[in-house]
Amino acid sequence: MNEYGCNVCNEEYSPRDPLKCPRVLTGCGHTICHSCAMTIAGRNYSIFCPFDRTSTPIPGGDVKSLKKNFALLELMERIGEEMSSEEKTDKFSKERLLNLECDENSEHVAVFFCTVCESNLCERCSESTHSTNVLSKHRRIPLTEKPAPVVHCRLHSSYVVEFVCKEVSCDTESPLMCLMCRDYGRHKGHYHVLIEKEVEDLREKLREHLGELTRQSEIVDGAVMNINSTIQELTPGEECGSLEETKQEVRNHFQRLRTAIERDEAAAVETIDRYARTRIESLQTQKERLEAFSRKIGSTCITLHQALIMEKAKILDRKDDLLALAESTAAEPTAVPDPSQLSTRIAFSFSNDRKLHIGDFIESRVVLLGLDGAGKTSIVRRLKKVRIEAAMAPLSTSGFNIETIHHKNYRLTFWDVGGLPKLRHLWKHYYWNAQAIFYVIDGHDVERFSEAIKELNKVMSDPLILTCPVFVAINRKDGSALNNNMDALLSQLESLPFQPHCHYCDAATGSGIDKIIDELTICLSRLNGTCPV
Ligand SMILES: Nc1nc2c(ncn2[C@@H]2O[C@H](COP(=O)(O)OP(=O)(O)OP(=O)(O)O)[C@@H](O)[C@H]2O)c(=O)[nH]1
Ligand SMILES: [Mg+2]
Repeated sequence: MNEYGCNVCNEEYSPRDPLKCPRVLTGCGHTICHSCAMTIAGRNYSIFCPFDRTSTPIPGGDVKSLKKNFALLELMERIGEEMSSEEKTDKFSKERLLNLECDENSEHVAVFFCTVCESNLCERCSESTHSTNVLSKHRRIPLTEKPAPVVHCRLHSSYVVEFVCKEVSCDTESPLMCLMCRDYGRHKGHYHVLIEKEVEDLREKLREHLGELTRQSEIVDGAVMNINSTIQELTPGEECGSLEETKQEVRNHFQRLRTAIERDEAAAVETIDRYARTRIESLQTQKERLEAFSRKIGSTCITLHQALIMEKAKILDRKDDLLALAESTAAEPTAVPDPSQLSTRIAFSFSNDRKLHIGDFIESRVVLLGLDGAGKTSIVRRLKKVRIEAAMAPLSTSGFNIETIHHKNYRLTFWDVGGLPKLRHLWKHYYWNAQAIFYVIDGHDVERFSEAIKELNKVMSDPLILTCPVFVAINRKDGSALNNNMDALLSQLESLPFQPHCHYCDAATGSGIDKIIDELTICLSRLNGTCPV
């Protein structure tokens, strides 16, 4: 990294490039470059220091509002000026970059190499040590031109290492070899290359690795920065960021639920009030009718009492009137309510849409679907205890039938919808407020099993009935085809994304139908939080 560079991206600060301008994090005093500050801060109004996690506010959310590090900028300007003037005058700038000590004075930086004394020297020491007539003839070359040090062979010390043996067997021992090793020694006849070529190849490989590692380092640093900004967004207490946004969405969801529940509660209480008002009005009317009747009985009784003490001739004279009055009063319908009608208990239950139902029966809407001829209408007629011939009439439903049955404490309204192909696109219009789906499959119709399952899958995928229990009735249990092909049908049912409740029934004999209705009401009760009686 450069001495004056950003410690996050390792790039040099620049007084001229606005993205590389050093910005001070006032919360902790650390400095990072403008572009890193932008990446870390994102869209937030504060920034976490990447070194010590101290928070610094960003006024207006604009990184430009962070103070520039003017001290650093001035220092860089000055160093820049000094370096450029030095570069202009210093002809040994490259040698100084090597930063080798002068052999005469370790505090000086060497720029020359004396090829005779084999010493590194600075300009001044080169002059002072080679000032005599003899020494001044020594050849001194710039340090950058100094010949590379010669390596001698370990076995033949007077010979220089010139080659590298490339035989695999010599790889573990020293592969370096001199002329003697090559022509007479242990590497005789071995494949070899010049040491310079081997070194250059190695340097090339290292350069490639370096390039790759630098690229990786940029990727890793970028990832670290992204993790930092993610951590920051997920850190509680930040005003903006995904954590707060998600929490707000969750709060909004529950607020909506609370509002809906409060609205339903108010509607339920209002329903009770309305029910009580209607009942009071009806009782009031009943009471007034009974009071009027009581008054009438009273006046009739007075008339009859008076008649009892009348003279014989007079009472007989009024015989017809008196008997007619007595009989008409007695014949008037009394309609006295029995005690159960005067019970103050208000029976109620809730359906799964949180709707209050008053009365002893829980209303539930069941939508009956299935391919044409599956047996839907026959099943409903069976439930309605219609005569067998009428129940099994071969008449396809062209629209829909509605039938209501009472089962335990449920009043089930069956919407029996026609299953002909041209009617199936209308099924979805019956889903609203459905408490259950009753899907009939003709167990005899093996060729249309796949079609039946495809339509069932479509029904179950509709968001309107996602929470609805789905009951599948495999009809014509007595059919011989049913027994032979059951495995095929069951495996297709199992492949559905959600598992329906599967049952067998037979509309012709009526077997299994009541059991399905029983299961259905138990399931509805579980969902409604009520008990089937
Ligand atoms: N043997 C036998 N026949 C049945 C059974 N269920 C229905 N059927 C007969 O199959 C035919 C079609 O029955 P439906 O109840 O009308 O069929 P659906 O599902 O209402 O048909 P669509 O109204 O067209 O959708 C009728 O002739 C019924 O008598 C059964 O369990 N056994
Ligand atoms: Mg029908």
